[in-house]
Amino acid sequence: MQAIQDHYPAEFSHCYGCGPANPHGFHLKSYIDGERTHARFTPASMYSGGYPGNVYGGMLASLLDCHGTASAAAFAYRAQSRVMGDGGPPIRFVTGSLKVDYRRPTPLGVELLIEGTLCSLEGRKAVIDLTLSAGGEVCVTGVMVAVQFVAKA
Ligand SMILES: CCCCCCCCCCCC(=O)SCCNC(=O)CCNC(=O)[C@H](O)C(C)(C)COP(=O)(O)OP(=O)(O)OC[C@H]1O[C@@H](n2cnc3c(N)ncnc32)[C@H](O)[C@@H]1OP(=O)(O)O
Repeated sequence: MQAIQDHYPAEFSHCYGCGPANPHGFHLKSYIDGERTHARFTPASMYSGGYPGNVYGGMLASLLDCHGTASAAAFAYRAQSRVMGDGGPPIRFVTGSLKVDYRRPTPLGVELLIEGTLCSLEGRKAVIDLTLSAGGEVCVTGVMVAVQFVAKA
């Protein structure tokens, strides 16, 4: 199954968090399944935060960042009854704002599940609710305002 990010045009596939063409990045892969999007990621020990054995908050925010924009794109395609990679103009979103709530420490060495749901989609603006869980426990929640990218002439 192809990830949402696998459909990013080559010139936009260098994102540090999710760009398939960035050799140094995280290569986050997001998928849409029904009303929810999901991605899985296990941070290496180098992403330790201040608490021993727990993940650095900036890393967690970046996972929500990339998953949120991918989710917005996937929900927008669906709203337009389009399929990614259909040959039409690509629909891509960038982060306008991202609010992150760290609800409990996130353990290192555990596969993290990042999920997104669509809260609203109006004009160029999508609001995405995000959660990040470890071992079935929600550690981080977030709300993203994603704005559809329009190339300036
Ligand atoms: C092909 C590409 C692939 C791109 C593929 C990329 C995929 C990887 C992305 C990874 C995630 C990132 O790291 S993205 C990188 C971090 N983010 C950025 O660098 C974005 C920097 N900011 C910008 O470029 C700009 O401010 C934009 C694009 C967000 C908005 O500018 P604009 O295009 O002039 O649009 P503007 O008229 O201001 O806003 C449009 C609508 O969005 C709302 N809006 C705008 N910003 C915000 C905001 N912060 N919070 C709430 N709402 C906002 C406005 O009120 C308006 O709503 P209404 O009046 O219509 O209701």
